[in-house]
Amino acid sequence: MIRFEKVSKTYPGQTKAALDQVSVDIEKGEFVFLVGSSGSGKSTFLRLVLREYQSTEGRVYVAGKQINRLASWKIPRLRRQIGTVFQDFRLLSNKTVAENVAFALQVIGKSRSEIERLVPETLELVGLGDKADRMPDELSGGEQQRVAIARAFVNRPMILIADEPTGNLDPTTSLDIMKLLDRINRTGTTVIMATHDAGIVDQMRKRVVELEHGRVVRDEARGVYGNEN
Ligand SMILES: Nc1ncnc2c1ncn2[C@@H]1O[C@H](COP(=O)(O)OP(=O)(O)OP(=O)(O)O)[C@@H](O)[C@H]1O
Repeated sequence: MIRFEKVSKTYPGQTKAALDQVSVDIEKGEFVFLVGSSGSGKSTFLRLVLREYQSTEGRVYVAGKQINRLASWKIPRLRRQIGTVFQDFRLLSNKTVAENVAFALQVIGKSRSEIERLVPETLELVGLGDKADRMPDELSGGEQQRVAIARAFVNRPMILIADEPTGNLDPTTSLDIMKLLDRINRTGTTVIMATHDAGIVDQMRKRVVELEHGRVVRDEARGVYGNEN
């Protein structure tokens, strides 16, 4: 589903590479934690998958296509296949919960009947069936993150990227959010999550890819946050 072949990324004006010869292969349906200290290259990795940046060297493949060569008019189609969730939720504050989720479908031209079917179904899936008409600021942080996940998943993307999704949440709420991401993963969606949350990584025991100074220093099935050795 995602393949990095000796991928390096050096930002303009920088001498040190943010990613340095990274090779990683992620299969369809996998759940992968991306860990590493601040500045190790996690966000850069995720942004290359979204083609927000192009690699300086190497090849990035998403769903069999080499995306660092993708014509710019094809990028929206790539991004439609990838849902994104961030630490700061990024909801539209002047729209209701249902409108926030519906908006993701409107911008990609889905029909009204599809929107009317998919939005309640997805809100039900994330446990917010009864909060459709609330405004985001009437919700707890955990509920707001559920809305963000519903918005990311309503289009049933092949890949879900989560950058520190539990960064603003307490441990109990974080665990609920992880259960939800796990459920989404079980539907066949590939999930990649960048995190500093050691407790979550240690509890979930999923694949762990660790970056250090832009290099992969560990890639373990059923790994933990810190190196066990
Ligand atoms: N737009 C940019 N321009 C120049 N340098 C950048 C840019 N974005 C990131 N970097 C640099 O690239 C390196 C990797 O940053 P990146 O944001 O990928 O790390 P990260 O692991 O996601 O960190 P964090 O955990 O703090 O989010 C850092 O040295 C950072 O300063």
